[in-house]
Parts: sequence; C-alpha cells; structure tokens
Amino acid sequence: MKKDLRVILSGGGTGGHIYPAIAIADEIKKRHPQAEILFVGAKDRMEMEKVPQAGYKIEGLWISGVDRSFSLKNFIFPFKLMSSLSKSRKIIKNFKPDIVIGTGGFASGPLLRVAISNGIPTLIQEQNSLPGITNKILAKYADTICAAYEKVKEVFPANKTVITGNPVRQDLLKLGENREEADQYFGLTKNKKTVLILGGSLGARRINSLIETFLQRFKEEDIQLIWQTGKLYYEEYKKYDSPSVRVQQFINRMDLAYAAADVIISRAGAGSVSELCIVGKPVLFIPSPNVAENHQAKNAMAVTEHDAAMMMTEDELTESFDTCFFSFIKDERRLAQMASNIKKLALPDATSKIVNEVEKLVNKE
Ligand SMILES: CC(=O)N[C@H]1[C@@H](OP(=O)(O)OP(=O)(O)OC[C@H]2O[C@@H](n3ccc(=O)[nH]c3=O)[C@H](O)[C@@H]2O)O[C@H](CO)[C@@H](O)[C@@H]1O
Repeated sequence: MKKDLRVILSGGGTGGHIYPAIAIADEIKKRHPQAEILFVGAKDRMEMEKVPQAGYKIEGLWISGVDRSFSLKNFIFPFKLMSSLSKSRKIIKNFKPDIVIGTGGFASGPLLRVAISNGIPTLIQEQNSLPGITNKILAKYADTICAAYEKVKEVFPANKTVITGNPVRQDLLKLGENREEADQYFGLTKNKKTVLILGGSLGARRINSLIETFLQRFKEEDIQLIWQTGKLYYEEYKKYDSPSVRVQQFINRMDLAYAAADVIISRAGAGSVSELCIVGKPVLFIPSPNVAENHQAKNAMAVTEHDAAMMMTEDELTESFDTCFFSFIKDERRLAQMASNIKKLALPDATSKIVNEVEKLVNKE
C-alpha cells in the first residue's frame, strides 16, 4: 500500500450521506495516518459545516438535485452541472487522488463522473435498500459498490456489489455505560424514563407536531424527552425546552443521546436504522412518506420483520399512537425483547469491510 495514500470522498445534502463518508475517512486515517483526505460536497449544504467539524477539509460544488415536478430551479440545473463538472476536473487535477469514494447525494455525481472518465478507481457506498438516483447512474461505471441490503443487487451489477452494511461512526460503536455522563450533558433527571425523539438529520415536521400534541401526556407519565426538532423547525418548538423536555435543533453528541435513552422514536433513514441496530434499544419507527419509492418504510420493515422494532406510518399516528406507544413503554418484558432482537441485526464491521475494498482497489493499480 502506498504510504501517501490520497483519497477524495464525496457525498452530502443530508446527514445520511455525510456521516458514512466521515466514518470511512476515520477508518482510512486510522489505518493510514499519512493519508491525505479531501471531501467534496455541495455549497450551502450541511456537509460544509459538519465535515470541518469532524476535522477534514472540504470543497463545495455549485450543484443541487432536479425537482421531480416542473420547477424554475430545473432551468439552471444544466449550468450548475457544467460548473460543477469543471470544478471537479480542477479538484481532481490538483489533488491527484488514488481513489474517489462516493456516498450518494448530488455532489458525488459530477465528481465521480470526472474520476471515472480519468480512469481513477472509484467506489460507491449505497445506504438504502432502494438506491438513490445518483448512485443508480454511477453504478454502471464505478469499480466497486458497497451496499447494506442484498436487494440492491437487483438494481446494481451483482458482480461488483459487495454487501458490507452501512458505516457507523466509531463513537457509536462503544456506547458502554456512559448514561450518567449523558444525563449530565442533556441536564436530565437521573433514573427517570427517557424517550429520545429523532427526525433524521433535517428533522421531521409530522413527528414534531405529534410530540407537541402529546407533551402533557408524557408529563403525566413522568417521562422526560430529548427532542431533536431539526434546524428548520427549532424556532417553532424551542419554547417547550425545560428540564424534562430537552429541545435540540441538532444533536452533535449522538453517542450521548443514544446512551441517555430508554426508548427511541425515529425516522427510518438508512443510517439511523443501522445505528439503532448497534445501539440496541427499543425503537418506534415513523418512516418519512416523502422519500423516493417509500424507501424509509422498507428500511424499517427490514427490522420489524424480525420483531425487532415497532413501526407506525404517519397516517396511523392520530388513531393509534396514544394507545400503542404508552402501553409499549410500560411493558418491560416487551421492551427487553425488542432491544435484544434489534441488537442481533447490527453490522458493526461495515466500515472496516468497506475500507478493505478501498485497499483492494488501490493495490490493484
Ligand atoms: C428525508 C430524506 O431524504 N432522508 C434520507 C436521508 O436521511 P437522513 O439524512 O435523515 O439520514 P440517516 O437517517 O441515514 O442518518 C442520519 C444521520 O444523522 C445523524 N444525526 C441525526 C440527527 C441529529 O441531530 N444528529 C445527528 O448526528 C444520525 O446519527 C445519523 O448518522 O438519507 C438516508 C440515507 O441515504 C435516507 O435513507 C433517508 O430517506
């Protein structure tokens, strides 16, 4: 293996594409401390803040997705694409990567395209059971595809697809017994039942309105909350912050949030689902209905079919949340069974397996 390995990672738009890239970068750095790593994301998206926070350099492309409906935004898309292809060429020419890794989201499209046409080895990582559009296009030309679900072999070339699982950040792999630190970090009361509410990296409008409706009920049941609203909705809900309802726009210490929780209510983005399997606590999934081909429901069903979590669609919430959730949270036997079942689905070696594939590609060169 080259001593001065040079790697570009590209992916973003949402945490679901950013955190896998950071986990892969951390594992590469662990194995190859001399490696030079550069991220490429989309200007104005959350990767421009989260990647430097994780200690890596990032360049931004002027790129966005195409609206599925007719929209004025789509008229400038060709210009954005040309601009980002041209910037990708410059980045690749200057950085001279040994490998380019794409984790999905629109910024990885132009960059991987340029890498492929320059004959640079490429690897893409697909988090979902139904691939996103960028990865679908790139898969034909990429050298290796690392995925979490067997099912993607129906869409991707099976001969170069390796099932590894989704990369999960190192700090989430060793939650251990840091509940006390977690309670202190969030200012929670010790020994009080805690529910963690997660709306995915951007927050979830419907989950926020559900929690607002049930605040009084949680109080009556003596349950405290860590409530992640998402940046977009924080202003609307921050008024509810109190010692028993910790309202957060975004949680930087997910390790502590998971450690503090007895039960978790969550969206079913692929990364969240993979993390929750590792965390091994009882979960109620409320999948987003606003994603391509309803893939979050499919991510959640991959867990519920093993009797390892509960799931409710947004449509079921009004009628069933009250009775189902509040009886679930009191049923200690059922909670323990769910925690044990979900833990069996964890794939904690995913990042390591992906970096093995990265090394194979670089060594081949
Ligand atoms: C609305 C939307 O398009 N969602 C997609 C997006 O989800 P989203 O961006 O929500 O991503 P995931 O659920 O995959 O992962 C969320 C990540 O953000 C982290 N996190 C979350 C909240 C927080 O306060 N702090 C924090 O660090 C989680 O620990 C996790 O690592 O990408 C996923 C992976 O491609 C898809 O499956 C989802 O359908």
